[in-house]
Amino acid sequence: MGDVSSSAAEFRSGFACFVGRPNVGKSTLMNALVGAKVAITSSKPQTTRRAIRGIVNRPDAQLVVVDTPGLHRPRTLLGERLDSLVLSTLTEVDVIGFCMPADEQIGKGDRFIAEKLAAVKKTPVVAVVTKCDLASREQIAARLLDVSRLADFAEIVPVSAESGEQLDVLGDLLIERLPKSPPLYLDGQLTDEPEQVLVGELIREAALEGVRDELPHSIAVVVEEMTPREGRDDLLDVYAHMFVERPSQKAIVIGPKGARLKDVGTRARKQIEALLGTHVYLDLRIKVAKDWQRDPKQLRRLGFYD
Ligand SMILES: Nc1nc2c(ncn2[C@@H]2O[C@H](COP(=O)(O)OP(=O)(O)OP(=O)(O)O)[C@@H](O)[C@H]2O)c(=O)[nH]1
Repeated sequence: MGDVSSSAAEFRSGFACFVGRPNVGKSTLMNALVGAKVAITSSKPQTTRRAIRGIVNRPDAQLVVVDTPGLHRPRTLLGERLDSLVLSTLTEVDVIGFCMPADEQIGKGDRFIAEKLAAVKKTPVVAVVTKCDLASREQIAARLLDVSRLADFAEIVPVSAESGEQLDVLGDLLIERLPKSPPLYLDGQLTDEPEQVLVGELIREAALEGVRDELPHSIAVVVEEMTPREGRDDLLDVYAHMFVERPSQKAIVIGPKGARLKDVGTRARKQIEALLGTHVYLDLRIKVAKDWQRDPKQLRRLGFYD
């Protein structure tokens, strides 16, 4: 345990967030740092729609990681709300990790974000070159050089969430920039998102698998109710609605004779059971909310506030 009084004086706690283009590996990185699955990941861009927090607990520090949606030029009302969510998050954290993948060139999207970050002057920015397991040493070296030319970063660090390489270094660099403070959350707590939100995200993740084109962006999930089954302490009833924007999308999600929906439900249920450590009965219904991404009232109902 060590000397509690002197170590308490050195303890650091605070917030970090990762920004970057969609699909650069922000959620995967957060999960790898936290060591548990708290944000959903998928190969579809814009999987993340909420600022989900993961908490890294160490003997000397507590790092609360806020996950943000990919920052990009807004095209829909949903896009605009997501971007304002990201920008307000940036001013509230102690350190920002700006993620750029090692296996792709620096592009317009990265420059757009670098400009936005330059406006958030007070918060230090650590540039994180992600997915290094997918790039050669030469590629990584070239990318580090490109990144150093992009802006004046506090640090530049190459990592791989997949192999775990350099994650400890990244953790140290972020923690160095947190204020001295006692822990903000109870030890052992991994996330402060309500369970219902995490469960909704797991269902959405299951539904995203295998769908294409614009459909991924049209899917939203709201968990209406989670209650223990009467007389059973090992079974939880979960009632959820999945929203799509058009009847044609509903047909795709349900699949021939309901086969696809059944499969989504089974996969989601297994993930929820793993998360909550209990048996789960999942009642999942599909509803059409016409063009919800562009309708302020529906956005609010689905939990995307302005
Ligand atoms: N090989 C490899 N793949 C990775 C790594 N990190 C992320 N990926 C993959 O990259 C894809 C996108 O990862 P996400 O973590 O969902 O990306 P994101 O930046 O959070 O995406 P948005 O939520 O859309 O903003 C997924 O298929 C991941 O499995 C990594 O270190 N190595």
